[in-house]
Amino acid sequence: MSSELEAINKEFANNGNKNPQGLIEWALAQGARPICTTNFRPFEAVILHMVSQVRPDIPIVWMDSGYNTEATYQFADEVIKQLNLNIVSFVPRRTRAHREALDGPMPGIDDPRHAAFTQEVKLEPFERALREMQPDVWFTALRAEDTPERAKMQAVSRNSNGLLKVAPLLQWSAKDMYQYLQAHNLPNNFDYFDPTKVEEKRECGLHLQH
Ligand SMILES: Nc1ncnc2c1ncn2[C@@H]1O[C@H](COP(=O)(O)OS(=O)(=O)O)[C@@H](OP(=O)(O)O)[C@H]1O
Repeated sequence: MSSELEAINKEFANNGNKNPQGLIEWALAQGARPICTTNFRPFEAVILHMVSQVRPDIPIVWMDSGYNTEATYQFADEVIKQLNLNIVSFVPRRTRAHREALDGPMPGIDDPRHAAFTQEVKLEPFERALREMQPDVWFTALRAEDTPERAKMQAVSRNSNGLLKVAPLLQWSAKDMYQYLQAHNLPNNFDYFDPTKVEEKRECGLHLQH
């Protein structure tokens, strides 16, 4: 990691955790094609509100696998309308009906077909999004509390392709997230299921690979 990013991370860890908006503003000044990804999991309205407050037209990239719960689709619709998001959806190359007619129902995580399934419904659409959008700054709502891997992450890093990855909420607790939602009158939804992860603390590879 460059010494500039190390300094930013140090400053953010020491002073900035309570000011993720400051980190968002700094990161936006570092590039010309920022994106924010979302899967509309619980608490996602926080990052979507924060980034769109600073940059109203920032592209919000959603890989809609086709396997979200009804509540997640309703939540997505509500947040997109309330925040007037510039949503850019990427869907798998085959529809869910097409896949299931040929391959059967969604494979579980112990099924040898699960890796190919994950590649088809989530990773390939994300690779396509990266190719088409060529982002230089990537915001997520990753939090240290999510998994042991994320607990070791830094808020800002650069991947091997030069993409600046920014997790402004890295040190936020669920309580911080809840209070932000309340303060800004934002919706939330806990009826969420990701068929590529199945278990909440499992990493399916999207952010680890990129
Ligand atoms: N389907 C879909 N569409 C758009 N963006 C997505 C999608 N899945 C994952 N992400 C983004 O990757 C961040 C990590 O997500 P996950 O924990 O679900 O996946 S992974 O284990 O890293 O693959 C995740 O972090 P959060 O922003 O905290 O939700 C997203 O920014």
